[in-house]
Amino acid sequence: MRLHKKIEIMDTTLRDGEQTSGVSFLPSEKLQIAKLLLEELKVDRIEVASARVSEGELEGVKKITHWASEKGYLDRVEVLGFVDTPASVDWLVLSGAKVLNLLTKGSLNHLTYQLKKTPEQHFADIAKCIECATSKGIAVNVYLEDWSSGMRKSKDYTISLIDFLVSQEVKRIMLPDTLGLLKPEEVRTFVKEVTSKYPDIHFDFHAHNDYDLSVANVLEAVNHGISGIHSTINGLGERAGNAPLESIVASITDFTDFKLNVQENKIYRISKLVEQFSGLHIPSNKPVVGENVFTQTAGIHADGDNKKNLYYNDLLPERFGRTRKYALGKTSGKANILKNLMELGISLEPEELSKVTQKIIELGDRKERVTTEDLPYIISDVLQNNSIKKDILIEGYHMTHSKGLKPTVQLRLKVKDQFYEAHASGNGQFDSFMLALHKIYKSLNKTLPKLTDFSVSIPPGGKTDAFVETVITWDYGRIIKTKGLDSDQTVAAMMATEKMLNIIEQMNIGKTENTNLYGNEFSATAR
Ligand SMILES: CC(C)C(=O)C(=O)O
Repeated sequence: MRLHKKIEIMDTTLRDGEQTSGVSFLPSEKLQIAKLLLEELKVDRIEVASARVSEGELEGVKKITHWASEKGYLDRVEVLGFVDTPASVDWLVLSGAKVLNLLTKGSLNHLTYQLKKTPEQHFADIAKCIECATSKGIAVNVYLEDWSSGMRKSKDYTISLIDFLVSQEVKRIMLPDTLGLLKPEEVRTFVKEVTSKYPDIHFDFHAHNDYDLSVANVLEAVNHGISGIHSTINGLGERAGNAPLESIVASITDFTDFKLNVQENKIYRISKLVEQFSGLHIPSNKPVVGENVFTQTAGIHADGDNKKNLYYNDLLPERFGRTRKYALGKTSGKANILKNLMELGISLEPEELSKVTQKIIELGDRKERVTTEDLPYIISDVLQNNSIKKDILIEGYHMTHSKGLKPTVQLRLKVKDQFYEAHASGNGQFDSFMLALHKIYKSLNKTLPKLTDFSVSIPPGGKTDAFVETVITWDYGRIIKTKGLDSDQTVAAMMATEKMLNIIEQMNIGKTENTNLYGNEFSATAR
């Protein structure tokens, strides 16, 4: 029987990930991410900082080690340090960390031109540092910085460093492709060379993504004797980033026999949190975590999904806590529209469906984005009926925007033939509008959804009178996306909000009448 080895995942979002240009986490953000990584996602180890960086960094590590010590996780929290005895070790002691990831020079080039030392001097300095750390109860893993160039251009030196480290009190030897320059076949050769020489030593591989080959390289590394892989959430990291955790987990799980402790269904949540804290938007086509990667756009795919799951693959969205979506646009066709109608609980006659399909194609041709929540409005428009009741109307508003004063909004709202007014002042006109709306809803004992995303786009060309499209994402138990179009950005956002108000009103009627999402009234007239 073949025993399937477990591969350790060491996540370095909080150290190498923070080396992404423009990214800096607050100590409290670091703690939140660390908790999710270790407790929910269940990565084996995390690297949380570099020693001696700053006071803020020390505070962040202290927060994490304090929490980790209460949980018994201290041996899973690591800090990168330098061959500078005793400075880095002292910093670790102060921070409460118990594992030092010691940065040594893995290529002769780096050693000669950066440290300006001989191999003998460097080995002696490393031995002193390891001795200092272990005497203070700190375990040591060792990085061979620029290992990949070392294996290419100064192999004798690089292998002699590994020979030396094997004789030291070192837990793991970590092999970085520091510049992300390796090809998969080189990873195979170099990793095999090292792991076959020392089959009992734990080696980690640390990939960078400069040629977009980090995931392919990770697969080669695990298939040739590597025991641990370094990754970052959303592929953050120096330059083009590190190997993205989400992609390597999916690939190792689906393409190898190795096991992982990572809980796939927690990936999306932590990816969104890191997106928020890092301020770096996840590209919509980023595998596993991108907004659109589980959205079928071509109608032929939705049709095939209905007929014997013809477009099935193992990368199911549910594995990662997500669901499949069917986009609406000029290539979507009837099958996609039917899938969306099903989600909304609406049925249409074939002739009506054809008209709606035609309208969506026309909108797509004009480059307009159509969301699931736009469908009832399109249906209403196409079928020329008033089946979407506009129970709630923004009847009027007065907005101010002046230098040196906070913006204000006076809002008049019509809710089922009754009029309500409120006044509010906030951080910007839309914020003021939302505050006024909250006041009215509070007086009506109604709740509003949480706004979770707000995107604004204008057509290319930079005309100041161009239409602005605002798409707002709301969380009301289920996710609702609404869109407003106007030459004024605030008005576009208010129109999107008015749509949302009518949708949730209909949802609530639907709920109380125990019918589908839009209630009997809508489906009866639309059918
Ligand atoms: C600092 C080191 C360990 C690194 O991130 C690299 O070599 O890629």
